[in-house]
Amino acid sequence: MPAETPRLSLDGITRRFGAVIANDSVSFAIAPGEIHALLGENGAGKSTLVKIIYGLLKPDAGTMRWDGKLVAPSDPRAARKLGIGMVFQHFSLFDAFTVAENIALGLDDAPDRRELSERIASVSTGYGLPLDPDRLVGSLSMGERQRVEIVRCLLQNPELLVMDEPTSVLTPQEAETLFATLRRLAGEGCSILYISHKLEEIRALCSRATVLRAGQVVGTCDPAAETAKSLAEMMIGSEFDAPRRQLVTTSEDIRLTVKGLNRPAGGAFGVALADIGFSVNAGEIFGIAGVAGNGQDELVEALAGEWRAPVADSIVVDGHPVGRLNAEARRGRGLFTLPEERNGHAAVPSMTLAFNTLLTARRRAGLLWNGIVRRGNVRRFAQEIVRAFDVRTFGVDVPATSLSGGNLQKFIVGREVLQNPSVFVVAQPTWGVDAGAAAAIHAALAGLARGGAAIVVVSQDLDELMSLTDRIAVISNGRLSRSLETARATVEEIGLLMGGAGGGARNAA
Ligand SMILES: Nc1ncnc2c1ncn2[C@@H]1O[C@H](COP(=O)(O)OP(=O)(O)OP(=O)(O)O)[C@@H](O)[C@H]1O
Repeated sequence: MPAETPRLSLDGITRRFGAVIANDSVSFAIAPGEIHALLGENGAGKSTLVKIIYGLLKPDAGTMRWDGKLVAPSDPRAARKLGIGMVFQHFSLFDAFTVAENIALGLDDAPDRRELSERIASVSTGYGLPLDPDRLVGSLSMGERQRVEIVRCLLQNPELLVMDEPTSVLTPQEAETLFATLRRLAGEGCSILYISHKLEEIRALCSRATVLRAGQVVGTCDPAAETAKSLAEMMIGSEFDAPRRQLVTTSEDIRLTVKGLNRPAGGAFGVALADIGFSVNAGEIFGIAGVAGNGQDELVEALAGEWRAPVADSIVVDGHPVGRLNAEARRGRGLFTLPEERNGHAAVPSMTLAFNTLLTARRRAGLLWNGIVRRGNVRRFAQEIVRAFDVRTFGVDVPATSLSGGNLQKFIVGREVLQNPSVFVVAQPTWGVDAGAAAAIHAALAGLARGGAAIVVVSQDLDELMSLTDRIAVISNGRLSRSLETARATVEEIGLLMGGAGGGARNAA
């Protein structure tokens, strides 16, 4: 029987960035109706490859065939015309526009408003992704925003849908709904190229996987026939043991207390914080779960000192009220925070890695002398982070933007951890980070806790919180639930609180 013509096949795709070969003669094919995973460590070349497929980057060599015919999409519009849809990790939606207006902006030939609204309603309900075309995007949850992006793609009848880490913004229940939609699409013949670092998810969803390592294809497999461990080993090319956190006896010394923290909503789509309270002991890792957009950013800003609380003792570190202090003074007290957004907030993309250390470490790591930057110290500190956190980079004088997302994440987490904070609040510490690097970051956080620090991890990744924390609370609509002992909590229980089932959530102990 002749083999079916692949929907998409790549042959010898090569793409360089200076001395880096991001894709090195990559060949693989996706059949119609196949859900195909693209796996690889941070920096393995996944994003580069999908950008080539979607016409955002041009390959230096190699060819691409669509239904057997040679194609070379010159831009995303040309890719969409072929039938390629892409849902990015970071959405490109306007808060102040409605769902229908946002979708119209992204369509190459949008029908009139009424017809569009009807088509949105019918496609979204037909695929189990209900959306109200007239709702303002700013009022939608992250899961609903992702639906907007998916529906936008579906309206163009894609034959290949590329999804880059789609579940990182979803509750476990929302992820299940998404999988049902993707399976259904595949059943109708749409091919799906799926990028994720969540290996269990890939085992459940994908029928084939192509594994990239350092830009090259190192294997293809049936993920269901592998284990998460064997998939991770294919990616890194050596044995992988996910470390389990050693439970430490946390002491009774309270290092961080947050009490009665209220904050009005900033802007039409901001979330007000309502009477947030929790405390974290020395040696303890406290997790704050929740779907993005439920007040996490507002809480992290309030803890960081980017927004100052009206009442000084609503935030207390080692017995000192810090609520009125600015960010620098709080660092002086040992309270360190790392926001979720690395580009432009936790790091300046155009600055070198070395100079990115100055953002937060100028005092504690001795990088200034009488206001003058000590360049030697700056480079040495950056090199120490690169070594300790296995950051894959060509030195510390390259711009931060040249690192893959996961490697930049390792760098900024390392920058904070090496300053030895007493209280460390970190948002999404392993966002976009591969299994090996995630294990290294978790080990570093556990190490800090063992040394007596109090750690707060704000994350949407429940697996991460379940394996890393001692206690978990859920933030929903600006309120924090009571805290649960992680060892006794179930994913379902927390997932339901994340979806807002907590209703009038109570404050954590
Ligand atoms: N614009 C760029 N300039 C220089 N180097 C780049 C650029 N984009 C990517 N690279 C390099 O190409 C390699 C592949 O990066 P890519 O982003 O494709 O990896 P990835 O597998 O998607 O990683 P991650 O899982 O961390 O997102 C990395 O070494 C990265 O540093």
